[in-house]
Amino acid sequence: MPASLPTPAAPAQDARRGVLAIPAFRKLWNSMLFSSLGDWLGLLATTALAQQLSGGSYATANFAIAGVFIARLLPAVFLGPIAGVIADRFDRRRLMVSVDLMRAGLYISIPIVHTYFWLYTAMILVECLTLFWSPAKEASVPNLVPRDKLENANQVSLLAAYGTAPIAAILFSLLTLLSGAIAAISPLLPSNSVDIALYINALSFLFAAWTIRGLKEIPKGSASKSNKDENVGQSLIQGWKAVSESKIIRGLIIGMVGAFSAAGAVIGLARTFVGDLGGGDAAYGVLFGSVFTGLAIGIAFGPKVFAQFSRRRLFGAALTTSGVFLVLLALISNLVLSVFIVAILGAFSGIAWVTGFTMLGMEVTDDVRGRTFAFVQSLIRITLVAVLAIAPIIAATIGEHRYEFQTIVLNYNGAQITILIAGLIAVLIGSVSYHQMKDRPTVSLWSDILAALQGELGAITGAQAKGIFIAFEGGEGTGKSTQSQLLAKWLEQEGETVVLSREPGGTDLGKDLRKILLGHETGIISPRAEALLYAADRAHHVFSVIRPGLDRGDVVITDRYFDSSAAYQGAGRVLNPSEVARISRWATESLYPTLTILIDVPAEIGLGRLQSRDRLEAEPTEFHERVRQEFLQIAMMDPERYFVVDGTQTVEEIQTQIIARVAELPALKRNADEPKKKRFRK
Ligand SMILES: Nc1ncnc2c1ncn2[C@@H]1O[C@H](COP(=O)(O)OP(=O)(O)O)[C@@H](O)[C@H]1O
Ligand SMILES: Cc1cn([C@H]2C[C@H](O)[C@@H](COP(=O)(O)OP(=O)(O)O)O2)c(=O)[nH]c1=O
Repeated sequence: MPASLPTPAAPAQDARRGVLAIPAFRKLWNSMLFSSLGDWLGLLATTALAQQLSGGSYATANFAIAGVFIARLLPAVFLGPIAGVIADRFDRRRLMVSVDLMRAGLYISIPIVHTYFWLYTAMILVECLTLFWSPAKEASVPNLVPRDKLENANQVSLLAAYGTAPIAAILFSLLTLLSGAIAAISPLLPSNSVDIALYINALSFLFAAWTIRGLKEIPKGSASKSNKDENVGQSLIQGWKAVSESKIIRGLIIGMVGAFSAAGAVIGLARTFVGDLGGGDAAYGVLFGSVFTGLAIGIAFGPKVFAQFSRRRLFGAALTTSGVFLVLLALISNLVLSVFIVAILGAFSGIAWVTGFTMLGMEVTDDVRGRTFAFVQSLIRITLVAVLAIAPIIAATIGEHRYEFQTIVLNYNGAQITILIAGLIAVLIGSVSYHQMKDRPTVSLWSDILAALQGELGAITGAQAKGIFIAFEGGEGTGKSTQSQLLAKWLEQEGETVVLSREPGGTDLGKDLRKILLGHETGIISPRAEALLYAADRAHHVFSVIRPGLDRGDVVITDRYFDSSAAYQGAGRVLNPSEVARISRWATESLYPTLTILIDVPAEIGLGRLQSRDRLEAEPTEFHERVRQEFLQIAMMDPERYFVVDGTQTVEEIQTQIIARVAELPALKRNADEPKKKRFRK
């Protein structure tokens, strides 16, 4: 064994608890919690106010509500990047405190002035102020939290930002129900729930100002330089360059934009939709709350429930499902049912959202990750603005309709019909991205779902590695050793650093295991013990040879990898191949090869090429034929990652075909400066 083992970073498990234990960060977090709660309440109140001000006109109400959302999003699109740069010039603590005080003032003024003009002006001003507040906060967090806890700080910040939405919705509904009682306590108190919500919002900002004032831990003076000075246009162009060449990433982004358009349509139309069904502000609050509750449930539990499911499939499927529920929402004119439908819809969108972001993080290489995320975020903002502007216009144009079929009367209004259209679009986009990213075309979705529920499948997307990982698979005497050596030679000529290894026996420990596994003197090993011994060899091989090689950016070639276990111990020894595969996934932490080359030869021919036979080679021909069929089936399930070559050809013919396939791998040095379009062709 090598004297020192490489130490890949251990998964951080208990860090989340840690970050809130830091008193200064906890204070900041508390203030964020209150101001987001206030902010959501303010959003609900302002949209409700826009509807109140419309004086009952359907079209005006739709436009007015759209106006609120657009007013909130536009400043970010145009001012975002500049605000970050300006914010960096001021003392952060003072900036945050002043901004919070001003936001509180603006929110108090909205119900007092009580006009459309001031509602929008105030919203835009609040948003502009927030654009200065956020970068100042972002820049302060690293002062309060050690580096290794930053990611957790982000997680809990997100929790504060979005987790408060359902609470705000519940609060808003309660306020609507209790507003009469509140007014009865004293004539001095406001009687309108919208006004009360806005005052509470103002209070939450005052509280935040007070908390931050006491945060002496934030160093005085301006923040160090920020790298966010790209404007939206630039980040869009740069980001598109980075992502446009990969089919999977394209599918992902199309899907995420689709998800947000559908969500935008629901959010923008929710108030009028509720009104159409005879509900008021309280019902609006409940509906809004159930979307976010669903979202939170989807985000928190989706990945756990579907842990074994291919993420790529899950993403498209979840998106399509939310589209279907959107269609249902539009068709069923019942307020109570809507609340449930919207919660399920939210849950599936939440699943699509987390899997989308997780995959984006995995599929995109380190150097362009920041740019890609900036790109996706800009794209999402712009889509939201567009959808929030367009959806109500469509709804207003469609107007109110009443259909009578003999005794049945159906009322379908603009909001419902627009939601129906949004649902159909979501279904369409969901299935497009499902097909763009399908990773097992021959396996039906249902069998995939069933298998996932039984815990038999692995998520196809393991952690991203830097180098290229190629595995050779096939039966006995198929020419794996011959071809892997030839390929290694060719790659070295191409300027790659190559690590050529094999299983079993790619490590010192593995050599001993190989002796046990293949020596005739071992005698019979129980099939499960045999599977575990191969897995042990593999785990150590990945840990000490393959991973380190990939981390260095090398090309790692292995003669046999985990499909050998599924084929030999599974199909050959008649264990369940997917159970055996599960052990391998655990052993390798789901490290999948970039490309697996399967050399296929009828068992008899391969065995005929051997000089002498080891323990496994001595098995009867039927055993080896089962092994061969299993290999072929595995390869068929994922044609993008498997290359099957006919091993009965000459050594040279096989080599030519293998090289042609490997030469396409985008990460090869020789492809680095080639026109990018060709690189991701199937
Ligand atoms: N395409 C081929 N046609 C005929 N014989 C081959 C071919 N490829 C390899 N061989 C021979 O078959 C035997 C087994 O090849 P090897 O590369 O060791 O296979 P594996 O590693 O799959 O067991 C060797 O004697 C090799 O020379
Ligand atoms: C990697 C692996 C190999 N094996 C078997 C297949 C082979 O018979 C043997 C390894 O032999 P191998 O090194 O491939 O020898 P050869 O070069 O002669 O083909 O171990 C398994 O049964 N399960 C596994 O997971």
